[in-house]
Parts: sequence; structure tokens; C-alpha cells
Amino acid sequence: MRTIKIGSRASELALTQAEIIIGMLKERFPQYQYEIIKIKTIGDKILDKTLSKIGGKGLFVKEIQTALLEEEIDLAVHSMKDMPAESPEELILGAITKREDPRDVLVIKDNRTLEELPQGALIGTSSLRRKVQLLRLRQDLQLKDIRGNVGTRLKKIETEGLDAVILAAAGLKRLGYDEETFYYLDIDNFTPAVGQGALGCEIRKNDKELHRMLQEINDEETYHCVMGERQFLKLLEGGCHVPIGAYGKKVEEELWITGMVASLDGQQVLRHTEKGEFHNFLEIGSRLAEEMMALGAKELL
Ligand SMILES: NCc1[nH]cc(CCC(=O)O)c1CC(=O)O
Repeated sequence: MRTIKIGSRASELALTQAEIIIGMLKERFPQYQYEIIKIKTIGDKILDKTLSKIGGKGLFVKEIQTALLEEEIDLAVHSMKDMPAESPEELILGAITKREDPRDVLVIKDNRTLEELPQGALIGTSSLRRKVQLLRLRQDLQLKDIRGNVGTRLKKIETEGLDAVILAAAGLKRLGYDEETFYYLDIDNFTPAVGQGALGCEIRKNDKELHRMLQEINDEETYHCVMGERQFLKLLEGGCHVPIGAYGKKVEEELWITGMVASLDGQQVLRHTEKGEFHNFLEIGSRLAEEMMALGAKELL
């Protein structure tokens, strides 16, 4: 029986995510063998620069896609939020599994709330999207660029004298961190990254066997939401150095997608929601991009 080779970055979160997908596949297809192949990406090797300076999030994904194309691996498990808007022609997303909590979280020293943070408190994040939205909530806060995997960033609260760091709830939960220490940022005032909380399974288009298997773990609702968000991202890209986010959710029989685009200095934060019939996710994502351009996103990009 075939051994399915799953490519993963070597970080604890990436490996945990690969194991989650293997668990889902094993349950349904126990007759196969599953093997994780660790891949070190440029994004993992260069840790002293912010992501937007070294070429964006695609860095985490490109080498894994190359391994897929060269048949060193059969399946790549990605955080959907790390995936660039466009992928190589020969590859396909065979599944997007059920989304974890999409929110961002402040992990604050001494378990305080956002309101209890002292004037001028120092917050660690290198994400433009997180910086501008946080400053909207508390203009007095100071920000410090930090990088590294989740564990490293949390340790920086102590080692870099920070008052808090901002991380995705999904990653923290998957790694088993205690929710008691989370201060959840309200999703209506703090728009997540496109795809945040969702895992994508990428394969070669011609791998029909694996494609059929992945259909069993695809979550249709998440797929529609995330693909709608990505359509928005794709149409606004060109501005990958601009704070941007989107979040889609199912509301009765509709899909609602909220987009966020901000100026670099955070002076302007534009949010807008488009709604439509649930299956029209691409159209809703496109309409959101067009509407936001008309509302002023054009000047920000
Ligand atoms: N850029 C790193 C990254 N990619 C995905 C997640 C979290 C998990 C997810 O969103 O699915 C994280 C860590 C973080 O931002 O806190």
C-alpha cells in the first residue's frame, strides 16, 4: 500500500498541523502509510528580518511547493494564512479542513486585559495588520518587531521585556496553550488575516488518488469562506506591504465577508462587508475588492 509523504516545516506548530491532517486521513484510510518529511524554508532560515522586508509570507510555502512538484512529497499541509494568493499551475488545494478559532489573541504578562495594560506598554508583533489595528484600540501602545515560531515569541515577553504579544488563537490552541492567558481581540474590530485558522492540503493536480481521499476531510463551509477571502486578497494584491485582512462567515444561507485595508501609518482603517448567496463565494470576494477600491482602498494600496 502506498506511503503518503507529507511535507511540513520543522516548527512545532507546522508539525502539529501535519499530525492533525494525518490523524484525519488515518481515521478514514487506515490502510495507507503516512510519513512526515521536514522541510526548512527560507522564512525559517532568516529570522532577523521582518517578513514584509524579505519578500512576504510566500517564503514559507515556496520550497514546500517545489518539493511537491519534484515528487519529494505528496501532500503539503499549509496554514492557509501563509499561502500566497496564487500557486503553481500543476498544484491544487485538495482540501481545506474545518476552521479553528479565526481570532487574534493578546497574550499579556500577568494575565491583564487590554484595558489594564499600562500607558505606553510594549507589544510584540511584526505584522502590519496587527500593528495598525491594535493602535486603533490603544493609541498609546508601543510596538516592537518580533519573529520566530510561537514558543519563541511567547518567551520574548520575558526575554525582550514585552508587556504582551499578539498571536493567532488557532496556533495557540493547537499547541495546547492555556486559554486562561488569552485576551481575545474582537473580530469585528480586529480583522484576521485571510485564511487565518484554516489548514490547506495541497497536492499535485494529477494525483487523483490523494485528491479523492482529501475530499473526505474537506470542510465545505470553511472552503467557501476562505476561498472568498482569498479572491478578495488576490484582487487587491500588488499591495503586499499594506495591512490587509478579511474574514468570511456563514450567516443562515448567506456568506458575509468583511475586508480590512489600512494605511501604513494606521491613520486610516477601512472595513467593509459584502453579502451574498453562500455558493457565490468568488463573486462576493470580487465584489468586496471592487467596493473597497471604490471606498478608498485604491489610495491605500
Ligand atoms: N505566520 C505564522 C503563522 N501562520 C499561521 C499561524 C497560526 C495558525 C493559523 O492561523 O492557522 C501562525 C502563527 C501566528 O500568527 O500566531
